[in-house]
Amino acid sequence: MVQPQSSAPSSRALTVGVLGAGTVGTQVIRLLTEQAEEFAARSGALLTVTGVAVRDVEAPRDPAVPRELLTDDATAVATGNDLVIELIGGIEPARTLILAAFKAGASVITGNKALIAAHGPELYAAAAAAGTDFYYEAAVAGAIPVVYALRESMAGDRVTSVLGIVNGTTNYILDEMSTKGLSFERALAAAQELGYAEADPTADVEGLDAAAKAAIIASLAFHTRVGLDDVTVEGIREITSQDIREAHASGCELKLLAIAQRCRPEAGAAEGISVRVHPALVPTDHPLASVHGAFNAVLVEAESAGRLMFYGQGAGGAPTASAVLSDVVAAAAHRVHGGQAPRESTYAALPILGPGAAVTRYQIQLLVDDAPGSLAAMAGVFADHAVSINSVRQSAYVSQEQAVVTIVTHPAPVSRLDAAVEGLGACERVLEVVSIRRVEGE
Ligand SMILES: NC(=O)C1=CN([C@@H]2O[C@H](COP(=O)(O)OP(=O)(O)OC[C@H]3O[C@@H](n4cnc5c(N)ncnc54)[C@H](O)[C@@H]3O)[C@@H](O)[C@H]2O)C=CC1
Ligand SMILES: N[C@@H](CC=O)C(=O)O
Ligand code: NA
Repeated sequence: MVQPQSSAPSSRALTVGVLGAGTVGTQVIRLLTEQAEEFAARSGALLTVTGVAVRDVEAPRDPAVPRELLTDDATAVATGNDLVIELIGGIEPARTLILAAFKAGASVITGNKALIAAHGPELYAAAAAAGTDFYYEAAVAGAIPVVYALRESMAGDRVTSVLGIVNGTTNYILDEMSTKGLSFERALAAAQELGYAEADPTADVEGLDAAAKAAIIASLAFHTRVGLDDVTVEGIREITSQDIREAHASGCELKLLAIAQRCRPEAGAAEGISVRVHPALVPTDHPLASVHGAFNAVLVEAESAGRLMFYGQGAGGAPTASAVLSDVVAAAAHRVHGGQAPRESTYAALPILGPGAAVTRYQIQLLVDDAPGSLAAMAGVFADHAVSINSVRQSAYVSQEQAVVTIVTHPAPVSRLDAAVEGLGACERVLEVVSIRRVEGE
């Protein structure tokens, strides 16, 4: 007969130190306190926060953070606990504190994508040397369990591409511009107010936050070390309301995308990986086009599983705390019952290809002579560079002799697309290359 599971309270106790009590840290401390019994039941140990490292113990803060736990001695918190949760952000002193925590035998949980993209291998090595866990679910796409999915759920498959919206702040800005006609500046200020943006929002706006996440995603998906420097990055600083209106006119939304894909620069060439972050047109009927506000979505393509889609809140205190606490429970359970988090997996060591190898589609707007033969001349340029055309639209008449033509290509390597654009620039019938946008999402 099957016996019911014992519901006896755990006899184990583990101490928890929290570094940083900002947007996320505050929510983590609140939930750890409010739901202490549930966390004990789930992990097998009573989790007690013994210290919260802050910069200024006197600063006013949310009452969820008990004042008696505050200290400005971050090293003591990092080295004096079983579990250490790093929510300071940035490279230093976060890196030094995490390394000290591992050396002191702690398991470490962080949401610090900037640090992982810059020093992931060092942190993994420190965890392995200490025989403890290194967890970072909050570092990619906030509450969405995409790190778990790539690190553990997809371990039985071969991922071919990951395409996603992984920065809440920029998605919020673009969405506010698209749906409410807000200016870039007003939308950014609102994102900061709502706790979505990084301490320095330049990281969001310039695409660096998404690039750090893309590096983490690619490392996990392709079992290859990928750092921030391996990611081709373009942010949304230059996007204007006019760009958004033009996207709508093309039946698309403009989104900041993170893309990691296996590809071959040319048929027969060795396989490598391309990792990039840039704004792109996404057709309105594509699932990513309807990701609003600070929500994130990640599409994973794998050889056996096919397409998987993950969607949820990518930023904000409570959603991110949810991801942090899932790691806390896992790390605590390992300390009670044994077992460990996955170690770094880089066996594939695939080459990282340059930006020219990325496969994408271009939407090219051209100011052309509105005369017989112009279309044929342009089509010839595409053919010369082995780029196939998907659609051609005469989108505006500038005068009786001039028109704007919008051409969307089929997927091709960026090197060939760029060569075609150069060829168009030199074509007699083309008066001006007005704009080039990438189009993603079939
Ligand atoms: N806010 C969000 O939506 C998300 C944030 N994250 C990550 O979580 C981490 C924390 O983010 P937030 O809570 O939003 O940042 P935050 O800026 O609100 O909080 C960080 C806190 O750390 C404190 N701090 C800085 N240096 C310190 C030091 N040396 N000692 C002690 N405290 C120090 C700051 O005073 C601040 O209160 C970052 O790595 C961020 O990238 C990850 C996912 C989502
Ligand atoms: N600033 C980040 C926070 C979560 O990672 C974002 O906007 O996505
Ligand atoms: Na996540």
